[in-house]
Amino acid sequence: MGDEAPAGYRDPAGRYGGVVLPARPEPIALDPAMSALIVVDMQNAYASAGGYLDLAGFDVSATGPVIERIAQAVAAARAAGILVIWFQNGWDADYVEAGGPGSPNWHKSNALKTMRRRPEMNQRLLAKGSWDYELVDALRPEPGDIVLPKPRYSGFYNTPLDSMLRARGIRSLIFTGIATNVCVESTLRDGYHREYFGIVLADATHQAGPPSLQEGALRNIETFFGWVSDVEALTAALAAEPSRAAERA
Ligand SMILES: NC(=O)N/C=C\C(=O)O
Repeated sequence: MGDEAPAGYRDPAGRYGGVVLPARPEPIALDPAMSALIVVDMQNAYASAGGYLDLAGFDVSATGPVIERIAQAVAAARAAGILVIWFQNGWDADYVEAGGPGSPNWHKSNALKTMRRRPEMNQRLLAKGSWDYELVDALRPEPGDIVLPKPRYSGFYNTPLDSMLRARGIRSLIFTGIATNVCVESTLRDGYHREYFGIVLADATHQAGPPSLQEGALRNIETFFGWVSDVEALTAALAAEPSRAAERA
């Protein structure tokens, strides 16, 4: 069955977005007015020396260039009229939102496990109001952006994300942030199951764990859940076709 039109959301009349983004496994069309750039958990906890991941033994030494590229993606998205949504992962300072031993989060969260091993860290890791929980200094939300707290890996659980996107007619989600193989992939996967077109900007993400997990997450997304592109491709595509009307397929 031949179909020369790019992948991506098409409206009931078969029209697709005017921006065609080079991506793997194929180009994907999007409409800036029906898209959101999702910045996942760019907090000191995940991106800064002395933050939770660093203290838990994960390598965060290469996050600097990722932060720079996220800033580029955010600027390009805003210039094209794409909504920017920021997530912050964490819980109240008493960790009630983290769940006790009856939650798998209590058993799997490396932040909670680190604090059980090192009680002096208690109420410092991923606690709302802490330095660890704050977004890195180099990335600042602006008026018109949306900032959402989330208590689990996926941005679709225990948050208003889905209703916020549906209320705005958004169908394409462009992902950046940390960690590629945990909260980025979890949120993109859950978006897939809610009929959102997920695109990850590979060079604007960083994994938690060895580099092989970055490769594995991107391969997983490309093969089963979405598309993989990069900041330069997004910036160029948005600059080239910022407002081309939706085309009939
Ligand atoms: N933001 C994330 O991907 N977080 C990964 C692990 C954790 O929050 O413990």
